[in-house]
Amino acid sequence: MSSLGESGERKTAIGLMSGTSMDGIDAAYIVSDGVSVEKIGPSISIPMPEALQDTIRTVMNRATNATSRNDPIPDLESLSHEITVLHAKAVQTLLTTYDLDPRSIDMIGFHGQTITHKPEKGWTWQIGCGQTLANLTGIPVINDFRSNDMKHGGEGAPLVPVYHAALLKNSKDDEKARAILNLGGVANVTWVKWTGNSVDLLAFDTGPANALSNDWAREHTGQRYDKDGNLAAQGTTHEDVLMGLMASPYFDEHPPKSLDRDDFTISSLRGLNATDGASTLIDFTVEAIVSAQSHFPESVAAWYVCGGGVHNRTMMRRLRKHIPVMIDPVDAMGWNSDSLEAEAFAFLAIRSQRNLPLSFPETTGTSEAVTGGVYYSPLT
Ligand SMILES: Nc1ncnc2c1ncn2[C@@H]1O[C@H](COP(=O)(O)OP(=O)(O)OP(=O)(O)O)[C@@H](O)[C@H]1O
Ligand SMILES: CC(=O)N[C@H]1[C@@H]2OC[C@@H](O2)[C@@H](O)[C@@H]1O[C@H](C)C(=O)O
Repeated sequence: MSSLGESGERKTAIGLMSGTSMDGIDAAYIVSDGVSVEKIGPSISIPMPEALQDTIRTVMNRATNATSRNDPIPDLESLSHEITVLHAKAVQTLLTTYDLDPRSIDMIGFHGQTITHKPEKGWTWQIGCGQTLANLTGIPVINDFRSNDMKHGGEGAPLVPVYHAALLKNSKDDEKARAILNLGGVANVTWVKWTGNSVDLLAFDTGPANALSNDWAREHTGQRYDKDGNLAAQGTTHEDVLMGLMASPYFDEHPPKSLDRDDFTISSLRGLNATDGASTLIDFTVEAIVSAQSHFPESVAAWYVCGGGVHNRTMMRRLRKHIPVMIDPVDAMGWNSDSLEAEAFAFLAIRSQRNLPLSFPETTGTSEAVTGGVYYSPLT
């Protein structure tokens, strides 16, 4: 790849992300032309009610076991509607909290909730209705960011790399290779190297980030996640179990590559006590990230980390122990680790409206650089 595109008219957009952790909906405001980022934030997050999380989990299992997108999935329509209404609430909360005029927002980038992701079948599924969200907010909506990618032979994920590249342009250490790591439910990394106005990228999902630890914590402590990694910090990693998890052929596969939330499970940890299981899972996340470096075209000068895993002290400590270069939360660069993915979907919406590419052979494996997203204008 070379440049991110020519500069253009700047737009204001709100990005909405409800990720694989299912813990809440993030909404972030940005001003950008889809090439460079003029203003980041404000942003908010609203929690996903427990009952809704349970329904998502049920529908996720049904969708994962479905044989095609045409299989009838009980509760899918009502869940999709409920998720859309909650996203409208997230937009409203952002607007009212920061006294923003909805008429000043050009568009919303709406990721939706992934219920299954099967790149090997050319199939990825995000639920939520773009038209309903446009009608509820009165703001144009762009959603369905991943379908066109898959139509062009891509993995459908990760899509945030182009935003990572835009953020790193004009930052300090401009011309060194750097990595941006997202520690959400699943972890994904973008390797970025700018040379003048030309950028080289490589991106892929490295393995689980918090999803398995969350499942483990839920089962063993009743908590939604292992706060600060305290449970894991008290445990001892079982190397045999860790080696078994790392034996998956996924880690040697050359990128581009992507994962579904449940491609790895906690089943091989059965029998471990709560603390040892938690410790082993954190080391699994870390080891997968360490091994991801073998795919980098060249080693990086620094890592910048975003996503909820930034708050897991044990995870960050062990990452720093195993990777010998600087590892900082993206906040050290003046960005926001909690809202960066939502910002990315605002940025992608602006690019979509300008017909600029969202996906590249080096990020998702599309046959060529392609745009994506579907536009909905409010009808009421
Ligand atoms: N204080 C904390 N200590 C430990 N873990 C935390 C803390 N705060 C957040 N997390 C973890 O971060 C997760 C949420 O991360 P994030 O919001 O980035 O995920 P996501 O956007 O749903 O995922 P994805 O990027 O895969 O779509 C929580 O489920 C939890 O596991
Ligand atoms: C299919 C899907 O929703 N994938 C997510 C998930 O969560 C993290 C990782 O797996 C990443 O590949 C992707 O999300 C980010 C936003 C992306 O597309 O860049």
